[in-house]
Amino acid sequence: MVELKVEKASEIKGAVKAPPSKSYTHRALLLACLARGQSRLRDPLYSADTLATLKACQALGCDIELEDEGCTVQGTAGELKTPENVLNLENSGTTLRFLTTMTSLAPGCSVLTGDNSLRTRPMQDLLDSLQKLGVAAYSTRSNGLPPVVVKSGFSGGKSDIKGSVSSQYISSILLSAPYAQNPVDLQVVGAFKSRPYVEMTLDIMDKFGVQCRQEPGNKFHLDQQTYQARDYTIEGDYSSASYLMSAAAILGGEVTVLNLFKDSQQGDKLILDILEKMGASIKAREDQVTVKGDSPESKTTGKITSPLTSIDVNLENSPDLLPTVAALAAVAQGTSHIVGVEHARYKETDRVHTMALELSKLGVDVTEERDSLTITGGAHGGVVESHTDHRLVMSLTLVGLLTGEVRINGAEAYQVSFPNFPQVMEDLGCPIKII
Ligand SMILES: O=C(O)C1=C[C@@H](OP(=O)(O)O)[C@@H](O)[C@H](O)C1
Ligand SMILES: C=C(OP(=O)(O)O)C(=O)O
Repeated sequence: MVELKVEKASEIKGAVKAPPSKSYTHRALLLACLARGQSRLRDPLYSADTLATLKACQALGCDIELEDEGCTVQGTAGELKTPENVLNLENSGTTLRFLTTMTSLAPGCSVLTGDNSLRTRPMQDLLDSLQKLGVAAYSTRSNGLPPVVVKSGFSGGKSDIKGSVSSQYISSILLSAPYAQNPVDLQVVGAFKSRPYVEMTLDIMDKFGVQCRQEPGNKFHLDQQTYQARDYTIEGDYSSASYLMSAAAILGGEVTVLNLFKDSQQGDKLILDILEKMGASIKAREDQVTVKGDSPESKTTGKITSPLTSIDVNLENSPDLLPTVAALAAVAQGTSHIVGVEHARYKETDRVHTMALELSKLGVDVTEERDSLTITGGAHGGVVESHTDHRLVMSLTLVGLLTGEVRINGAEAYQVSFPNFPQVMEDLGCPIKII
């Protein structure tokens, strides 16, 4: 197990490129695999999660050639193969959910499983919705959790799906629906959380030549269509960039993050408003963002805060920002309320709980409720656990940069979404060491 040692940093400065978007990389790989013709994907993210998607596409018969700056994908036009083995999707919830519908397009049976964390990710709502569309998809356990078995066949028709646990269920059905035997009508019932991710799905489906009709009442209609191969460039990731921008806001100095687009569909763009409301200065240009923060006052004893002020924020559409915003709140002046985050309990870990637990080890006053965290700024150094959750590693690093003397056990998890995280942080002048 790797340990990350974080020392106190002074002002940081520099320009770095945001890693490519994890969400768009998963989607681009799947659509290039389902498309007719040869696609070229430029600047995809190669991280543990997206490699799980890439390997799953290969197991389904797709030819993918990796190159330095991207990859070439020979599309299958939806003619997939039966995987020779169980699909081990490791830690990637997105891959698990998206592949559950897609494997119904392959002949035979597919079995989808993953690591200890992935086998706790809820699936039942997706399985129920798929059964109404003529897909035989079951949990091998009695609790709706992976492993999941999917049999060949996707008739299509009408179905509904709960939108309160994961938008990935909705994206999963939409992405493969053009290849169902009949048109698909899907209605989202109840709360519709993480909605921007569905907009990202529709955005890239359109880029690969498939149109979905949205109707009032959260209804989606898809006719049978075939994806067309494309030359597609993956944009930068606002969730990963949130750690870089937050470091500048907490420590002072000026950081420019390149490859972040102003017109992006990513809901995690919300980090710009959050940092601005907390007191950082933000300049968003067409394809880059500059964040300036004031220097923290130097204190040598007790709990430490940055010049940032507290925030009240609803993260219903941006659950992946929960760890980042909790870390910002942990070093801000005053008490912050983060609401709308119950669905963050169904991620790699129950992040409402694991963030509360780990921040309290650093002396932070945190109150956990089902759907919210209340956090009063003021932290000190200490030893914390990642619970094998990449976003815990990167967000707890932020606290350590201000307090100094933070050690994070199980730090290798950052490789799930941001494989060069330590290097990029060091390039900006953050003293972190992998032990
Ligand atoms: O569709 C996607 O790419 C994602 C959707 C979100 O999940 P939920 O819809 O389960 O909130 C997000 O947390 C995840 O990291 C990526
Ligand atoms: C929840 C996440 O990803 P996934 O659902 O793909 O595991 C994440 O990246 O924070």
